[in-house]
Amino acid sequence: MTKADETLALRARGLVRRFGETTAVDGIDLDLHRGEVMALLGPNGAGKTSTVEMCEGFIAPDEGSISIFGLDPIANRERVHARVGMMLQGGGAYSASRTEEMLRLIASFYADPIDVDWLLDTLGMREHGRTPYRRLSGGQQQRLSLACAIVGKPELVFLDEPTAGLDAQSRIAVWELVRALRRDGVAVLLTTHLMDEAAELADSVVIIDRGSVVATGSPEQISSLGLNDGVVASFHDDVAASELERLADALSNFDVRVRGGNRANEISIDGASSPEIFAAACAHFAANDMAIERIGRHERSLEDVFLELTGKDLR
Ligand SMILES: Nc1ncnc2c1ncn2[C@@H]1O[C@H](COP(=O)(O)OP(=O)(O)OP(=O)(O)O)[C@@H](O)[C@H]1O
Repeated sequence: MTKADETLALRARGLVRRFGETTAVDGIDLDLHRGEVMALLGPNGAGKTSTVEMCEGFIAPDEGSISIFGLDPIANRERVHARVGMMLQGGGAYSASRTEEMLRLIASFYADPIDVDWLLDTLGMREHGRTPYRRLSGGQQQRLSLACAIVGKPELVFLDEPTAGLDAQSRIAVWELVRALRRDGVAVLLTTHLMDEAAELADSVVIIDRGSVVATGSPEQISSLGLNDGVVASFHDDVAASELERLADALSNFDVRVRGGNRANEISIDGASSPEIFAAACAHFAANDMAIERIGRHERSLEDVFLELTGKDLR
């Protein structure tokens, strides 16, 4: 076993999963190390949940292999699950039990659980300690599911949209908890629809579309994918093709390419971003009565790259 293998919490190779005619997952590879947070991002139906469920050992891949701490999660389900935490959606058999009671019961299954009082306080659940699960709000149930997933001090945690439906304060509490897990050397695989969540938390981001990985790297690496120098301007109104042509004519002395931006109200000028180009472009916009909302150098967020790669908005 190499050093890299020792720190590896999860390795997936060539994962394929079909449902009838649909190939939900089409050859995905993942490597997640201890103390690393990996975010799976993708539009609806991209194959995130199917990927996670295979890694959790709940559904079998049609092709490919998964190793969790060197073990196959289906053949060694009990041994794997003793070291892995996962958020369960819905209360299931626990729906009548009270928050604190449920957490203490789950903690009692483990030799060295996280302090339940600390967890209740950290997740802002103290005042709901005696509330039955089914009476908790959606956001409270979500936080309790997270607490249940981590109370056993797992070495690897799967979090499926951990902050979906949470208010801003609770979201920050969950982010803090994920950061604390990471500091403790826990490997975290999370799915999210929130770019800021991925950018805030993840060491590595894997963008999935139609069952395949379309980009992978740190949030910074992904944001700079294919980035070239240039200017991007956004306008109050959507930009017509004729306006793009007129601007291209106005800038024909410069070595740039004019195209529509990621959004209908944007123009991208690719190639250079000198003061002369800003001046010429702004003079053209003023002469043509184009109300500029914002103009600046090319700078892309994770969300822009996602849009370019998948052609879809995250939400
Ligand atoms: N049990 C199933 N039976 C049939 N088709 C399924 C099943 N589970 C998933 N699929 C299909 O597989 C594809 C991938 O679904 P999956 O739930 O993995 O995507 P996702 O990225 O998690 O989407 P979302 O963000 O909407 O949760 C979709 O086309 C979905 O309809």
